[in-house]
Amino acid sequence: MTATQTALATTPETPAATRPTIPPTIRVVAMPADANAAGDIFGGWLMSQMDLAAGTAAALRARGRCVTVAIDKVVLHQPVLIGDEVSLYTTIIRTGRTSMSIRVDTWRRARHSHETTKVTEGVFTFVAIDDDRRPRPLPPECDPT
Ligand SMILES: CCCCCCCCCCCCCCCC(=O)SCCNC(=O)CCNC(=O)[C@H](O)C(C)(C)COP(=O)(O)OP(=O)(O)OC[C@H]1O[C@@H](n2cnc3c(N)ncnc32)[C@H](O)[C@@H]1OP(=O)(O)O
Repeated sequence: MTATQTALATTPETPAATRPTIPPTIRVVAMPADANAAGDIFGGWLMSQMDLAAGTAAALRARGRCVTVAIDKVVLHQPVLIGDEVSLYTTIIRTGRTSMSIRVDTWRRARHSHETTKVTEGVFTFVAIDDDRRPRPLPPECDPT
């Protein structure tokens, strides 16, 4: 696994139904407070988890603070239900001078089942910033091994 892949996600080239085989960047359980009035999990909650996962990958790659500058191509494919285990996988798909784009794929697993389903995907762009909140160049990629 390289530094640009904190966890292998499905890529645009792989089928959406292919479950990632290595650990997620973050994993969380959807709770009742995260649900809408109909009992399904809020899309906004899912997007904030995606932002957290991408931000974790960005901070590792940039070895410091990063901020979200853009969010693209977010699709909510399937509902997430209360009690689901939600796993978020990230792949850095582009790096620029100070910015990077991170693909996030989210999978759910019902609490009492081994079956998993891909529920969301999206691309989050982050900018590495310095102590004065100005963009700073990304450091060279380092091999975590
Ligand atoms: C104390 C620390 C604790 C840390 C605990 C760790 C926790 C770790 C896990 C949690 C992780 C949570 C993750 C949440 C992260 C937030 O929620 S951050 C809060 C929300 N975001 C913000 O407030 C950002 C607000 N925006 C800004 O501050 C400024 O727009 C920015 C991002 C600094 C960029 O400033 P700018 O003057 O536009 O910069 P500029 O030089 O023009 O462009 C810089 C780069 O951005 C790109 N860019 C600019 N605009 C765009 C755009 N619209 N679209 C795409 N790219 C763009 C440019 O192309 C350029 O890229 P490069 O060619 O250099 O690669």
